[in-house]
Amino acid sequence: MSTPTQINEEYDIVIAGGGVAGCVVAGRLAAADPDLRILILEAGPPTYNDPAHVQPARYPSHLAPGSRTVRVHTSRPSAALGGRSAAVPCGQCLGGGGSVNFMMYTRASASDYDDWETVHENPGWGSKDLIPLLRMTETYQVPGGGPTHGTDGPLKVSLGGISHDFQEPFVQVARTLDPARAGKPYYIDTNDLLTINVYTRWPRWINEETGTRSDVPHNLIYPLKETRPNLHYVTGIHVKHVTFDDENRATGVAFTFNPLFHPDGPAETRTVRGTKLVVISAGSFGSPGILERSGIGAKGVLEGVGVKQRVDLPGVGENYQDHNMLFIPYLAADEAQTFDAIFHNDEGAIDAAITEFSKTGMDPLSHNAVEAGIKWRPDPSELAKLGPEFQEVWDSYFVNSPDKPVLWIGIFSVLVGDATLVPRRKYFTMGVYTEYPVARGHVHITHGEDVSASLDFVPGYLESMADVKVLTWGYKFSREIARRMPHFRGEPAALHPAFDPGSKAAAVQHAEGPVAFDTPRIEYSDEDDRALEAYARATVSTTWHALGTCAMKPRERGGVVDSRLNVYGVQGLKVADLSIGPGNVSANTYSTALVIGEKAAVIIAEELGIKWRYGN
Ligand SMILES: Cc1cc2nc3c(=O)[nH]c(=O)nc-3n(C[C@H](O)[C@H](O)[C@H](O)COP(=O)(O)OP(=O)(O)OC[C@H]3O[C@@H](n4cnc5c(N)ncnc54)[C@H](O)[C@@H]3O)c2cc1C
Repeated sequence: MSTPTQINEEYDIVIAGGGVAGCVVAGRLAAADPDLRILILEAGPPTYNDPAHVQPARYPSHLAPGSRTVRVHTSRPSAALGGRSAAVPCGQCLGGGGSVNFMMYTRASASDYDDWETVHENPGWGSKDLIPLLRMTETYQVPGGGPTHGTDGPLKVSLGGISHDFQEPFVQVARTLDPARAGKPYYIDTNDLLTINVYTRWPRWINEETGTRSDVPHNLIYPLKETRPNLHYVTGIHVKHVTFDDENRATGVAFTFNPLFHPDGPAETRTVRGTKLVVISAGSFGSPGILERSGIGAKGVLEGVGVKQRVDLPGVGENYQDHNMLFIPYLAADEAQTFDAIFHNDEGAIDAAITEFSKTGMDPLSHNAVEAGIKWRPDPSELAKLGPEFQEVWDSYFVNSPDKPVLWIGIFSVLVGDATLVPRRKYFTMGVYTEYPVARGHVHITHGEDVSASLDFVPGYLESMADVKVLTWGYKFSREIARRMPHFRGEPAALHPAFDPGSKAAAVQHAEGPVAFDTPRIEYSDEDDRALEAYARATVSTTWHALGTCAMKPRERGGVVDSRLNVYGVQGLKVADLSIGPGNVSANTYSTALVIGEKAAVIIAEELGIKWRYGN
């Protein structure tokens, strides 16, 4: 493998962006064909054996102010967000989001991928085609894994090293409160692509044998150091645009050194050739930008930044999707085991954890504080309460897909929220996210040359009332679970809706313990509902699941790539990352980014005539 800035003139395959999917493509192809010369150009730094990437519980450091392992994209201010801008951090390092993420192991519904195949007209992308690839990616170390799970893949999935005081109690409380969804075993698998509506513990992308994060570089790239000298990765590189010959065939990329990581690097733009293929894999924010700087996109966008149009492809940068998330914190008992000290950089707690980690490779750093949850789908009476705005969405999207949940609801054994607004103590947090938000957004470049320039970004969060209704329902529903949790000690008013102090819904700031199970559910007046909606608009957050901005669908329907991942209108150029997702998935998106990488590797291997046995 190359040293950080040594780049040859030519490779067989140049991969622009070394995130999840890019590293899967590179690692799989390099392993399959030792003669294939592959170059990954990645904007961020390397990650090899860096504790911030390897030790799971250190992940909040990537989101701290000043972090260089994520790039934060700030949206236009939006009335739907109470006038504020949304900030969406994306992974910026070798491994991309997979090396900084929360490691929640969640898989899509089978019908999500089946929709990719049928609704969006992509043969070969249905669940029956992707399940063998999902299996190939993972080793499922959780007891009781069914046939959709892998047994010998490179990325390990486990329950992590420690179970905190919120995992079993959440499941027990929720099942007692909601008996209609109880009756299934506590350890039931809700990540088999079909099972939903069960409260259960939540697995993690953590190797239970080593206690380390299951990211792609440490499992598919770094291990090839000795055996695959033809696999090169170079970090701290901004890919500006793709280069083409006269027949619109991609010949390579033009790049600059990212000044953040090479402050003394050369300023001029350089090029490198990819003689067989160029693969753009820069994520849902980066990939449309590379296409637009290459002259592939909507006329108006390109004219606005002075880029000459090569291909008229108005779908580039459109169709932006994410999940909309609320984090709702609660006070926890002093004796509860939580991650607050570690997450908020209490040196004593971290030192103790590191000592433990170095001795055992496990507790308590081999955990992500995401304890348990449910992929929640309403019954008829709940559906009625979600109101007419959502009913329309239900009728058109959900009703015939019984594997599609509407919300994810779960529990974190830590404060997730603005720590400056509340005292230092122990917390737990309920998280709720909308699985298929209705509203769409976009991301476009604002500068024709400068890769660091901010983007024209509209996330679409809460622009549809149906999305507001679902999310605010999630607040109410999860609050009933939270206040019955054994370690519940109150509701920090600063991080809850501004209900009138005289309202029945007003935050209970301090409690001696949980409320009794038969306590009536909180009633919300119209005024309370308005306060709750304002809260949702003021606090709704990204779930870090950006998707869809180079959608794989027919060109005439706004598609950017075909089902072989080829960019329309040119040759020798593919996009392979989460940006190709034509429709949303009911899951945290690492698993889907991985399977896109796997599928891309299969397609490329087929086209290059590389013999490779895949699928277990
Ligand atoms: C903070 C955070 C928490 C998350 N938590 C979870 C979770 O718990 N579970 C889960 O399933 N999913 C989670 N995700 C989502 C998951 O990690 C992403 O969906 C996944 O990383 C997307 O993969 P990708 O290959 O599409 O892009 P990425 O992994 O984002 O990779 C794109 C890469 O391209 C690089 N790049 C961009 N532009 C350029 C350019 N011009 N030149 C060179 N390189 C460029 C970027 O630096 C990046 O490394 C999280 C993501 C984040 C950011």
